[in-house]
Amino acid sequence: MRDSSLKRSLGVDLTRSLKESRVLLVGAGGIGCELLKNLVLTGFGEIHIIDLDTIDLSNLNRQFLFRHEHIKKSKALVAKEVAQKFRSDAKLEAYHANIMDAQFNVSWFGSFNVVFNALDNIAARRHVNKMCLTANVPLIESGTTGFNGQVQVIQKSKTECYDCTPKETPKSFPVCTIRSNPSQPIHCIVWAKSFLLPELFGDSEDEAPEVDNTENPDNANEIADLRKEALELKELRQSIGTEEAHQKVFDKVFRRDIMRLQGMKEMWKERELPEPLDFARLQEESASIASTISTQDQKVWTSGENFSVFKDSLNRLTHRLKELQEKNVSDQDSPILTFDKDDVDTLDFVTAAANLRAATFQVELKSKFDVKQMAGNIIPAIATTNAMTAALCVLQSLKVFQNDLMHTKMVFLERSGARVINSDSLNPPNPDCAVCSPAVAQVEIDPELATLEHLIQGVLQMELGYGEEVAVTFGNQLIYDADFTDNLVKRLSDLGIKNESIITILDENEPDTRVNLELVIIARNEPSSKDSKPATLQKLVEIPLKPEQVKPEQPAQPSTDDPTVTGKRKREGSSDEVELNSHDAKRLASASVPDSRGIEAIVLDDDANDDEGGAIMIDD
Ligand SMILES: Nc1ncnc2c1ncn2[C@@H]1O[C@H](COP(=O)(O)OP(=O)(O)OP(=O)(O)O)[C@@H](O)[C@H]1O
Ligand SMILES: [Zn+2]
Repeated sequence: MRDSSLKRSLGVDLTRSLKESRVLLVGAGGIGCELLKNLVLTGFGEIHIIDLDTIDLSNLNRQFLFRHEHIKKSKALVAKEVAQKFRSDAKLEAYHANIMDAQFNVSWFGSFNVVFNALDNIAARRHVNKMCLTANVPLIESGTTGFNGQVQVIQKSKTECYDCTPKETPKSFPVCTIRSNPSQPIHCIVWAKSFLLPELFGDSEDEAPEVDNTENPDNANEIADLRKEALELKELRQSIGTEEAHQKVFDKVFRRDIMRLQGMKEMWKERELPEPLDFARLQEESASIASTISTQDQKVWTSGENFSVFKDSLNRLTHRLKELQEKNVSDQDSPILTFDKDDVDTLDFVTAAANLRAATFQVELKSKFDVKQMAGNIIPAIATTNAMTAALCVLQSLKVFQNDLMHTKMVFLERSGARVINSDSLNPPNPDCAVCSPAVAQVEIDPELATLEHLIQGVLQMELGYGEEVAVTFGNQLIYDADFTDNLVKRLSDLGIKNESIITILDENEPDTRVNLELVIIARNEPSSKDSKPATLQKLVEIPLKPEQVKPEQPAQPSTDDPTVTGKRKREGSSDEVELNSHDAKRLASASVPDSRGIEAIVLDDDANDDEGGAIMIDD
C-alpha cells in the first residue's frame, strides 16, 4: 500500500533504488530525528544511525522520537527502536558511538550510497566530510540555527566540500573590553564566566575561547596586568572556605579593581566613571532578602538581590569544591568546577557576579534566564526549522540517487527575505582546499614484507611515475623526503602504518607539481605469493597537476557521463550544459516548469505507469 504511493510519487526506478540503498545518518538530535523518520517513510532500505550521546530532558521538546522514559538512554538506539515502528521492513542499525572512532574506517564509509550529516559541531562535520571524500561517497550536510537552516550536497571532485570555504569561528571579545571596559551585558557575563569563576574555582590557565588574546596590541599590557592579578587572585583562592572569603573576593573585584580603573582617566573621557560597590551597604540592603530569590529566573534582580545570590552561590560552590577535594586526596590533579549553563550553582554565581559588575559600569542588568542563554551561547533550536531542513535533505538525496548531480543545490532556510526557502547552485571544488583537492588511491601491501622503499620505488616511482622529489607524511609526521631517507628500509608496519591507514604524498617536483595524493593502505590477509610485489597499486589513478600548473590550452573538460557541477551553469542556460541521459531529458522536458515567479520547480513524475498518474511538485 505504502509502496504504491511511493511509486506514484517517486517513480518505480527511484523507489527501487531507495529500497536497495544503504545510507548512514550521523547524529540523532534535532535534525537527525526528523531525518530518520523521513528516510524510513520515504522507503530507504537500510539505514545506519550513529550518535554518541544520551537523551536529555531538554531534547524532548523537538527530538520527537524521544519520550520521558527514554532519558539517559542512547539516542541512536532509542531512535532506531522508535523509527522501526513506522515501517517494520526497514533495516535499521544503531551505534551508540563517536563517528570519529577508528572503527568507522574508510571502507565502512564506502559501504554506504549516501551519508547524511545531522551534527552540531564543526570537528565531527569536518571528519565526516573527509571520510566521505576519501571513500567517494556523496554527503548531504545540514545544519540549523534558530530559524535559519542549510543543506549542502557534497560530492568528491564535483562540488565544493565542507572545508572549501573557511568556517566562521565563534565570536570573541578583546581581552581589554572584558577586563577593563565592558559596555554590554555580554562583556560582564563573559568576565564572570571566563575569568572570575575559573580564577576562584577552576583552572585559571584555561584560555577562554571567547576572549581574544592576540588581535589588539593593548592586549599585551592587559595580559601582563592579568598575570600580576593572577597572583592576587591565587591568594583569594586560598581564602575560599574561610569566613572572610565573601568580603575578600568582593572587595577586590567590585571595589579595589574598579578604583584602579577609575584612575585611568583616558578611558573615561567618553563614558561615565565606573562606581565601586560597597560591601557593608549591600550587606545591609540584602539583610532581609532570602536566598530563594535565585529561583526567580525571569526577574532582573536588584543589586541587593544579586549580592545575596553572589554570597550564597559562592558558599555552594565552595562547599562542592571542598567535597571534591576530600574525595580526591590521592589524585594528582586538584579538582575544579567549570561553568555549565545547566549547573545551577555556577549559573547563579555567573549571573550575580556579572550583574554586580554591570552595576559598577552602568551596564544593563540581566535576568538569570537571559544570562543562561547568553553564557551558554544558546540560540534556541526551532523544531519546524529542523523538520524543514530534514525534508530538504531527503529531496536533495533523491537527486543524488537519480544521478542528477546537476540539479543538486545548496538550499537555505531563512526568515528575512521574501522567500523562506532559497537555493543556489553548488560551486565546483575550491582548488586551494587542502581537504578535497588531493587525489586518492589505494595501495595493497603485505604487512610482513612491505617497506617504505617498496612503496616509494615500487608504487610511487614505477607505477605512478613520480620523480625523486616527493615527501611522505603519516598522521602529520614527515616519514620521508629526499633529505630524510632513514625510514626507507623500515617496514610500513613498524612505522605504525596498518590496514586503513592513510598516508599523504606531497609532490615536490617543479614545475608540473601534482596535487597531493592520499594513499589508503589495504593490508593483504593472505601472505604474498612469490611473484606478487610487497606493495602494489590497486587501480591506476590519474593525479592532476596543482591548479597554477594547469596549462591554459588544456582546460579540464567535464565528461558527458560524469557531469561536473559548476556554480554558474544553471543560470547560464542549457547551451553549455552537459548532455542529459534520456531519462533525465524526458523527465525535465515534461516536468520542469517555471512557477509563477519564474523560478524553476522540480516535478517528480512517474513515467513507469501513466495510468497510475500522481505527481508531486516541489519548489526548491
Ligand atoms: N562525533 C559525534 N559522533 C556521533 N554523534 C555526534 C557527534 N557529535 C555530535 N553528535 C550528535 O549530533 C547530534 C546533534 O543534534 P542537535 O544539534 O540537535 O544537538 P543536541 O545536543 O541534541 O541539542 P542541543 O545541543 O541543542 O542541546 C547530537 O545528538 C549529538 O550527540
Ligand atoms: Zn574542499
